[in-house]
Amino acid sequence: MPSKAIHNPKTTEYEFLGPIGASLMMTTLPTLVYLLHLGCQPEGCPTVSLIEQLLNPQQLVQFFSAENIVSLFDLQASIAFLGYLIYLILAWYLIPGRWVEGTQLRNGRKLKYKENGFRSMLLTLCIIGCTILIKGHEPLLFIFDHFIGLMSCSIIVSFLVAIYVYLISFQEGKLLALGGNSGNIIYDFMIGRELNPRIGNFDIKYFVELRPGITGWIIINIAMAAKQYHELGYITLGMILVITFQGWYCIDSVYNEPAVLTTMDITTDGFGWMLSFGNITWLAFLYPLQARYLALRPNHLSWMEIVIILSLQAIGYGIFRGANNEKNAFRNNANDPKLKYLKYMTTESGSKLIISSWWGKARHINYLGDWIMAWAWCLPCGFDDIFPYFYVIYFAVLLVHRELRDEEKCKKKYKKDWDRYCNIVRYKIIPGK
Ligand SMILES: NC(=O)C1=CN([C@@H]2O[C@H](COP(=O)(O)OP(=O)(O)OC[C@H]3O[C@@H](n4cnc5c(N)ncnc54)[C@H](OP(=O)(O)O)[C@@H]3O)[C@@H](O)[C@H]2O)C=CC1
Ligand SMILES: CC(C)=CCC[C@@H](C)[C@H]1CC=C2C3=C(CC[C@@]21C)[C@@]1(C)CC[C@H](O)C(C)(C)[C@@H]1CC3
Repeated sequence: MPSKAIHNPKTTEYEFLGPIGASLMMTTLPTLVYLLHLGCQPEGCPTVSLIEQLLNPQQLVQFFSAENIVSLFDLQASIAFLGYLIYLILAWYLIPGRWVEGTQLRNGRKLKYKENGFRSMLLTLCIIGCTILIKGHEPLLFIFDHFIGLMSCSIIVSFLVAIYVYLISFQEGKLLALGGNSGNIIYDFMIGRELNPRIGNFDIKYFVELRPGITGWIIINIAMAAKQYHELGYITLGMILVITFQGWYCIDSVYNEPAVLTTMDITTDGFGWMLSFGNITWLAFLYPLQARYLALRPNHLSWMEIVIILSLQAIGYGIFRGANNEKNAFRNNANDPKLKYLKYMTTESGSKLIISSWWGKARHINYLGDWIMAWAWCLPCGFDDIFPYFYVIYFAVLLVHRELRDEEKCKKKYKKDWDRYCNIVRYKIIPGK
């Protein structure tokens, strides 16, 4: 496909409340990941002592003292985390995989991506399985014991990666994201300036999106189950459900690796601090919150609760995967005879929009499936504490906001065709609402 000349228009509208919102995100979100972990202990989530410290100005100053901040760093944990990243990069290089094409960029080109995420995940799971068989669960306790140190190192790495991609985005010939070229350093750094930063054929955004966070999430969940086993001598059913559901979600995302190529993160958003921190720290260390909670405060489930939780997971997953696969297959080849059952509308932009099946029910029906699954992951924690429900609350906000951002993008792309589409598919996320 011949390249068109690169045109990088200036971004004229801010999202996330512009530079002020970007600065707030970059300071409060790392603080929040610490608070959510430091504040959830065997004696309660949140612990009374944390609330007292945060509400008392003198104790608050002490809380953020240099001594306390230094104690967040841990050399052994940092070496382990960097070793983990190097292992994942080597796995990407060394494990064979098919090269698949991404969607067409606005310069007319299509990039190629190596698809070996599933194999890399299997290798990681084999290494963990063999370690448990040979040495038992104890080596995994390192992760629980050095949790804060690992998290601190991940935060530093996420900032360094974001600084690197921001700097290289100024090299000549780079295709910038339409939303990340405002000229404001703080905003562009946070939202992501370059669309597809690469080192040779190593695509940094694609790698970060599906490797360190997703793999880290699964490893930390297994480590939390090991911690529970260490404390109780057995693993509760609630813990088994949480790590199975979330493990399934992670393995499923790498099994369907090419489907990520049609998500908003890859097609539209630049790669900056938000996706770097979002994947390397937020996803890896915050998404295992329910497993960490259950390791500290085990909960026992009734049969009725188990049936409800299993049903929510099955319904949510069916919608999520069904919708995502349908759109991905359609975007890859709308003329595929297997997709003959789909009705679609043509648009002046050249792209077609599905108007039947999952995509005829609501414009982001896939978000609904994902959110239903989120409930199945939190309910095993019971109702004693609010902390494990952080995920369903945060995720609702993220998905509603994401829906607004995607509508904005589609309105710009499809213009009056988008209004026509909205008249056919009337609902946003929940059919009938
Ligand atoms: N667990 C987590 O923390 C998170 C999970 N997710 C999940 O990631 C998945 C992907 O999300 P996201 O990328 O936001 O959104 P979508 O997968 O819904 O992708 C949106 C894009 O799809 C295309 N599209 C929209 N409607 C149609 C249609 N009717 N027919 C064909 N194409 C259409 C448009 O792009 P175009 O027309 O330009 O091709 C649109 O910009 C979701 O399932 C979401 O739940 C997302 C965020 C966080
Ligand atoms: C608060 C903050 C910094 C938010 C960043 C948001 C990120 C955590 C999420 C943005 C989009 C994501 C996706 C997934 C994980 C969370 C982030 C990175 C995803 C990789 C999860 C697995 C799915 O199967 C998926 C591949 C569809 C999905 C893609 C979007």
